[in-house]
Amino acid sequence: MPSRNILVINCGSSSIKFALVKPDQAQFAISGLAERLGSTDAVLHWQRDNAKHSLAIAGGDHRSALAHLLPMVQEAADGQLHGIGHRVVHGGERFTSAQRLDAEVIDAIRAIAPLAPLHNPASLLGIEAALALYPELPQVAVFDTAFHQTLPEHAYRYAVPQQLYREHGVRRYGFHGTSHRFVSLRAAEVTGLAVTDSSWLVAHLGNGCSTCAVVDGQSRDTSMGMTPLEGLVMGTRSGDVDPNLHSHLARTLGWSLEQTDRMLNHDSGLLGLSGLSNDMRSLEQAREQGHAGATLAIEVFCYRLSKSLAAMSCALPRLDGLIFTGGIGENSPLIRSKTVAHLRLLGLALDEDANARCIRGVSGPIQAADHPRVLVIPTNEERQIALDTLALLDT
Ligand SMILES: Nc1ncnc2c1ncn2[C@@H]1O[C@H](COP(=O)(O)OP(=O)(O)O)[C@@H](O)[C@H]1O
Ligand SMILES: CC(=O)OP(=O)(O)O
Ligand SMILES: [Mg+2]
Repeated sequence: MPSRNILVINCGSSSIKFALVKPDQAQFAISGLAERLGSTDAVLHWQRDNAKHSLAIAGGDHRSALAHLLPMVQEAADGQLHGIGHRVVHGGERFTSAQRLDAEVIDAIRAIAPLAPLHNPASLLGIEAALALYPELPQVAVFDTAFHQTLPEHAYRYAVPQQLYREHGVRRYGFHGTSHRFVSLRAAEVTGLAVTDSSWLVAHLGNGCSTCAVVDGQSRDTSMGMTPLEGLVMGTRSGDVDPNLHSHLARTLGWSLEQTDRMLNHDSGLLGLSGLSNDMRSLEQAREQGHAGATLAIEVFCYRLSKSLAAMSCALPRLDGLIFTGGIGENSPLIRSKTVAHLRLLGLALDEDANARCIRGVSGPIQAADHPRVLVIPTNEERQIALDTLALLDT
């Protein structure tokens, strides 16, 4: 069968990441990012055949960015675009797998938006723009939450009154499911273990960060909760804080809910702790030069990550391996080394030469001899979204 082409779209509130995936080819035919949408310096960046391009699209919104990029994608697809896969962060309890988009599914995504106010409205903008421009193309929503719908109730319930769960959906959902699924499948493949008899800890460390316990191909626990704010220290998100922080800041500083939300989601995490940057590369450089904030941010990040992994181990029958993925997990020997150093009680130890070699797409095992596996596996959410989209179009 000739290669089929799927456009994958990942919308943020002011950005669109996109990739044209030909499932039989490792490299994307074209990929890119439209950013600062809605502002006068909106810009579209894309990469094709290893050449990088940029185009200013002053005042461009999601729809006009898509109108610019879709003809380029069509051209790269030789006029043969077969479908569009959209990343939708929150699918609530309703969606346990990818869904073909129609008016009813779009309404359901809209109804879930109060649980993901920073994410779902952005996905809807992208979906509506793509449907308006390409009404004849089949379009699919792939949910970050879907993979975690196998969590047992003792892992997904909060200890709050039952009614808040039953009537208002207050529970843990988990996110980054597409990535946790992709790398745990790859881990089984590269180690020769059967997916249905395997047991992994996964650390997805990008701008958003989360851990996951994957047993027999299913998510059994994960660090993110009702929203993608719970759990680990992230680029600009605090992760876990005392739940009384909102009321404390309201009482003592007169802060509104919006101010505290903004602080926890956008001004915290690595950025807040370091006072310098949300970008791990910059923090590692600053740490080398003795920057105290960067040094502290890295220590807190690794300690909190290791605590979360130790907690996730409660959901495993045994440990077949720890997987590092995402921009930080795939590229930072320092973070992997510091995190594993806190996990001696799980028996983990690294071969530091192998650890140092796994950067920029180089994957492999990095554990010391006779210790449990530690694997660096590049994630590929776009490919997994394209595969899920194709699988649905074929049913
Ligand atoms: N060589 C590197 N060393 C340390 N951190 C890195 C390196 N390369 C990328 N990163 C970090 O990865 C993070 C971005 O991860 P990525 O998975 O690309 O993000 P997103 O979640 O937006 O897809 C940033 O903190 C960036 O600094
Ligand atoms: C859900 C989430 O945190 O996504 P991202 O890592 O893309 O911010
Ligand atoms: Mg990424």
